[in-house]
Amino acid sequence: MTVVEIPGSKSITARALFLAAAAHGRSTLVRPLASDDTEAFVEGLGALGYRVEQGTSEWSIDGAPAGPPFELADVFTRDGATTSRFLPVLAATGSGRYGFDSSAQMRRRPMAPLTRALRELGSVLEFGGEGDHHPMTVHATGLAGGRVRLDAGTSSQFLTALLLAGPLMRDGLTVEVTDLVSEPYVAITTAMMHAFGIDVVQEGRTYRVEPGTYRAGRYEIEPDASSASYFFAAAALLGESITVPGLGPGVLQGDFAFVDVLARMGAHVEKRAGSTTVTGTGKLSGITVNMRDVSDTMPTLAAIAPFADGPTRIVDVANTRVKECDRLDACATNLRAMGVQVDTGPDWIEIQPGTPRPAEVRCFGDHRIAMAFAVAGLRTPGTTLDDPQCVKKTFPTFHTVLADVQRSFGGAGGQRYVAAARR
Ligand SMILES: O=C(O)C1=C[C@@H](OP(=O)(O)O)[C@@H](O)[C@H](O)C1
Ligand SMILES: C=C(OP(=O)(O)O)C(=O)O
Repeated sequence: MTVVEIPGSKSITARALFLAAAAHGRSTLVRPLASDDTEAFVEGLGALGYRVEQGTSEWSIDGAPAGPPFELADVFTRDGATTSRFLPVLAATGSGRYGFDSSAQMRRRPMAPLTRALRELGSVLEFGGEGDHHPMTVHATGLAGGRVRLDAGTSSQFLTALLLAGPLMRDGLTVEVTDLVSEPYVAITTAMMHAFGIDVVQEGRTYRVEPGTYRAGRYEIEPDASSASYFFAAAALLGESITVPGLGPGVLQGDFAFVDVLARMGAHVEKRAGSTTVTGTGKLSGITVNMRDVSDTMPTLAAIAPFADGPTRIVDVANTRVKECDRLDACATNLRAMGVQVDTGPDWIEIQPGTPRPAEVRCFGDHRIAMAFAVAGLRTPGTTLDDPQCVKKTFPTFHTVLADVQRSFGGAGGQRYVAAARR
């Protein structure tokens, strides 16, 4: 049995940084994720005037409940959608002029439902590019708050961003949500707001937050369940056993449910308080699965699907087309390059069983495509990635950890892991 330590959750780290910045007093985050996305968040907070001290396993933040300490800032949010969507809303609660820009990849990703709501709540926004995208400037005079309708059908992050800032709005916030994807991420948000002293009242699709002040504190961050999916999948694929400490029943992250998908395919899954073990049984069945709630793990499943004994159909994942890349097309392109038969539709992908051959995987600058196909590469020695370093967005040490895991399997799955070696 191999034990794999997974770095902290990106989603929890981003929320904890926001909550700590908005709280009264000094907070400490325990085992935060250090990666490109979360460094961008920290850098953004620094540009806005918050003080963040980064140790190796703990970060401390001095909160400022009245909005950003600086009145003038330019923030570059890189590729991270959490940073790009959460920080402009935090900035809008203050008073000043705050410019936001991001990478070419992030500039393309949707923002409009969020910026529309922000305007309705009292913010003046100016856009430098095409439509409601980065680059944008927030002319902040505090947010009046009130009631808004929100379409979160392309991203739950719009709702999370507004809820996090809700208590800082003069009249508090009521959001009527017309559509919602990735719902478990909203549960992470409300659970963490509660931990920082603010309750969200939910009635059906309406969320209400009263004005208030977050309470600073010490917050422990779970290992990242989406990052763990690659190692659980590797165990299922290779007939090995992998234990991830820190993930078990009761965790905040919805993506932990990926282990249930593997169980449906035939893997043995043992969940204990504080750790989970997945053991491959040599049998991998094709399944039909709705991944609307856990869509960051769609590429993980797509990449191992051809090794199953029947077709795998993943449905209701339209919003994976507006992530770091169009993930349905990226998965189909790479699987076809490996000789696998694949069909896609607007919100689904169907993968036929086959005998994949090694190929050079096109990552499209997307960490999840790189990591998912690195796992498939364990069964197709000779597989390479065109951009192995893009994993730094959420998991900078991924290739080292995967190589160590393969070594611990004693060569199971063929030759030593080489996916990262090409460039
Ligand atoms: O709130 C969050 O931390 C996230 C929400 C999800 O995005 P969408 O709501 O856009 O699907 C997820 O894909 C992303 O990696 C992180
Ligand atoms: C979609 C992702 O990230 P984000 O939307 O936070 O950029 C992801 O990590 O898979």
